[in-house]
Amino acid sequence: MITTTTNYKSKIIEWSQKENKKAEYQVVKINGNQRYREFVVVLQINDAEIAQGKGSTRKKPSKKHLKMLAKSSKLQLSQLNLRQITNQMSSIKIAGATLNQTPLDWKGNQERIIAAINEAKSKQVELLCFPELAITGYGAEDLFLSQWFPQKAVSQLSLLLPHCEGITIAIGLPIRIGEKIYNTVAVIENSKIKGIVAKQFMAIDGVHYEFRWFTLGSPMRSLNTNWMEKKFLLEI
Ligand SMILES: NC(=O)CC[C@H](N)C(=O)O
Repeated sequence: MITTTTNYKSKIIEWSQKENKKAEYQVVKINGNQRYREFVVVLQINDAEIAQGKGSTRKKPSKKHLKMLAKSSKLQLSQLNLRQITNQMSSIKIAGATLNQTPLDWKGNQERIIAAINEAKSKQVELLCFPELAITGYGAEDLFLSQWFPQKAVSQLSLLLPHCEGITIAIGLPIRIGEKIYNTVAVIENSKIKGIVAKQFMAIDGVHYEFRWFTLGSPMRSLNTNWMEKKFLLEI
């Protein structure tokens, strides 16, 4: 699955800077009540209101704005101008990889991950997302509770670093810190670990019983990875 996303608001800002025009968004009205709020936002170019939009956040109406901006005769936007804006839109190519991982098949698991990274690179993917616990396989059961198994997962993660030049990946692995084990996603960007975040909402329905092994992560918290760098130095 490959998909492309666009931030229209920043595109309008970029366009206006290039054209040397002042672009401003202003919230002119807030409708609704405490549970649902609707923001009415106007886009002004050189102090003239050229488009208005409504949305549930202050940012939402911007896609509409761009369309209205394109249509606006006040700006005399030619097709060419619109095309220029479109061409300049920052986009990111994202892919998801699902792999047939098997607990304890360290070599096979690693090979499948590396093959997916290489395939993504060949397709100019910028962000490749793997499933949770992709490094070990999801169904490792009480091996997650051991000392050695999450440690091995970390060393497998470190072996992926050289394969991540020129790409960003998000990949799941268990991490033990003291007595606690976390079900985490590590983000590697251009061969560097940028952060590791632990799952906050455990699966405990049906066949899932993640509370047996994992401690909940805190919202908006990245695990401190200093300990990890030291570990890598020892292991590599
Ligand atoms: N509910 C979840 O968090 C999903 C658990 C597990 N990854 C599954 O797909 O079965």
